[in-house]
Amino acid sequence: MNVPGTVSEVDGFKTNAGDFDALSSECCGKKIIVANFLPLQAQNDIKSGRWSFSFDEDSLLLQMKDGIASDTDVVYVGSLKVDVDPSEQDEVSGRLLKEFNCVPTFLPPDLQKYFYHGFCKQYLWSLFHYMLPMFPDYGNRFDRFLWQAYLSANKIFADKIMELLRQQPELQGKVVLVQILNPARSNGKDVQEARREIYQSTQRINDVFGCPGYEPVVLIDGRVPFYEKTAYYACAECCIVNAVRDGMNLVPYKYIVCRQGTSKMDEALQIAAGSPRMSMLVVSEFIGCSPSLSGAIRVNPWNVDAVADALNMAITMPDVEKQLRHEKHYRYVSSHDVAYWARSFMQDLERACKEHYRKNCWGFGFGMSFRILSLSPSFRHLSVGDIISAHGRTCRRAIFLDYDGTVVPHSSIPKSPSPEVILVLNILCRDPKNTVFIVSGRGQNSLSDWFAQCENIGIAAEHGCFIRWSRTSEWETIPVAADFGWKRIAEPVMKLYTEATDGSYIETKESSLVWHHQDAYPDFGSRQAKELLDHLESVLANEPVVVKRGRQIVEVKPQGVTKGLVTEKILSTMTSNGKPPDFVLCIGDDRSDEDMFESISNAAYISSLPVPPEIFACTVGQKPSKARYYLDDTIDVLKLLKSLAAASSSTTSTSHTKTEVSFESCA
Ligand SMILES: O=P(O)(O)OC[C@H]1O[C@H](O[C@H]2O[C@H](CO)[C@@H](O)[C@H](O)[C@H]2O)[C@H](O)[C@@H](O)[C@@H]1O
Repeated sequence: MNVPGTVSEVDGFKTNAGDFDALSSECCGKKIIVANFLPLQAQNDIKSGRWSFSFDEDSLLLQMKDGIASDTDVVYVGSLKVDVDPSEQDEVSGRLLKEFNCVPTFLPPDLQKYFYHGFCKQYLWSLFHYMLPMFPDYGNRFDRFLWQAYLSANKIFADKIMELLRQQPELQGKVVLVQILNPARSNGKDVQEARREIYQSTQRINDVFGCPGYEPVVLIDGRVPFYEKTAYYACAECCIVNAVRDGMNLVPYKYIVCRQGTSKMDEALQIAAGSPRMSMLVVSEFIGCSPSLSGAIRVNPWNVDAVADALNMAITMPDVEKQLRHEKHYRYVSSHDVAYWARSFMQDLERACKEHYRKNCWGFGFGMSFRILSLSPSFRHLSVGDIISAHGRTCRRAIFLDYDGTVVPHSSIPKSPSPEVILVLNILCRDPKNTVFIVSGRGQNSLSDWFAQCENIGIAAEHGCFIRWSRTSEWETIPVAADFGWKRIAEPVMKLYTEATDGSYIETKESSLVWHHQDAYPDFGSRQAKELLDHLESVLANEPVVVKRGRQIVEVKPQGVTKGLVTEKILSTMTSNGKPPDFVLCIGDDRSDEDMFESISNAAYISSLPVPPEIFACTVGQKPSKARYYLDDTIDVLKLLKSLAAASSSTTSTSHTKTEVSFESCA
């Protein structure tokens, strides 16, 4: 049913001849008859090479017209029975539409063969005649290739019909597209090809839809003087800028200003002063000015149908709306002039660089790997002297040490701590004024095995999901969502990346999953890690987890578990046990350790203590960090810890046996 009507009346056969006439007069307009072949005969004159066409008076399709109201515009869509060279197809299309109301589909000869003689005759025909399509020529029962040919042919037909249903007959003769081809800045093969395509499209459109005195597309190829462009902008009811990529194209802004006009222009064009101004913009969503033109119709330039709809909408929009959109754009363009852009750019630049002026900068690397590192001037090496004198002034010390990259080098093959580290930590733990914690992303089992000889050391495993105050105390668990169903989502994704990245592997911990790429090819591994992070973030968006990057790892762990929370918990427990810390040392090398640095420097917590503690947040390696201090590497860390241990050992209360510390013995 292609006309509005009352279904019940038609169903109930209440319509009489009069009703039918009324209906059919409503239906009249355009009828499109689609058939495999057009009702035409074609001949090619061998001498001139020119085609001549005539109606095939015997064609049933042509005779169908007799049953259709005479004032109906009947258009035929179908193929010609002859092959027309592609170079002649545009011209032939124009002629057939004008002279015969026919739209040729021009299927390539092979496609015609496979679609018609192949799929239609071998398969469809058999099926419609209650037979199985079993033809020795085509071997298998079902040949996908023929099916694809059938689809391609149908697509060509459908596109032609859509062209008819859409390039709005009432606008024919009224709308003109002025296409200005600004000179290209280069002269490559692609420029030549684009120009050739534009010329061909222009000619095709003008052949089909033009008539004497009317060219729907006017092509201006070459530089157009400024005053002339101004004139074009001033009289254009709509401006389209639909580049597939662009920087900051100013044409839309210029167009709006030209449509607003000046008193001189009004005078020349005899426009009454104060009369309403209108403009319409169709812009590509991929061009720089697109976000600033809120009244423009934004299009994806690759979507030809959407561009056509947008142009139609722009042209046919009610004047009041065109006026409102113009006013809005004109207000924006007049207030956001070049001076405004320069001013706001300078403000942004100053804001972005505000901190840089206060920082020391170093350049690293060459070429594309050149980087500038800016560090605060107060960021300095943690000197043994400073820490020892603070040690001497304090008696409730909290010491937080990360594991990998802090007390054990990343390059170390045995991952367990050296005997020297164990000895130093034992001495530090023996001092009752010290509370020492290893805070690591590693699991409980590895850490408790490695520190089995350190009776009094505290361990926070898996970023603090599990905490133990000493070897004999129970593990405490931070309450996190008990449902680890997210692992079933994350693991297959990680497996995909593991398969694609040689050398990578997955580590499964109790509360988290880690993808390691330390042994993968470095650049590729890092790129894969970035992609995996995005991928995991999107698939886990609704799960109670966070996805974090660490040193050569991508880790998925429960929300709310951070090393920062560990330090917060331990410091507040010390405070509530009547031992508010007066010395806090925290050393770590990785991103997860930054949470600890932030948490121990938390102003609210510090001000809640009776006396502000001496705080030493220290990163390993000189790099941007929330820490105020740095140590160079794990050797430097051990050196500092040895000095602290020596200081602790010499001040251990008289009730304890004084220990003579000699580190050389276990070096
Ligand atoms: O908090 P940390 O003590 O620094 O531990 C963080 C991660 O340590 C482990 O990964 C690190 O060591 C791996 C093996 O040497 C190495 O491949 C990776 O690049 C390092 O980040 C551990 O496997 C992770 O679970 C921890 O989160």
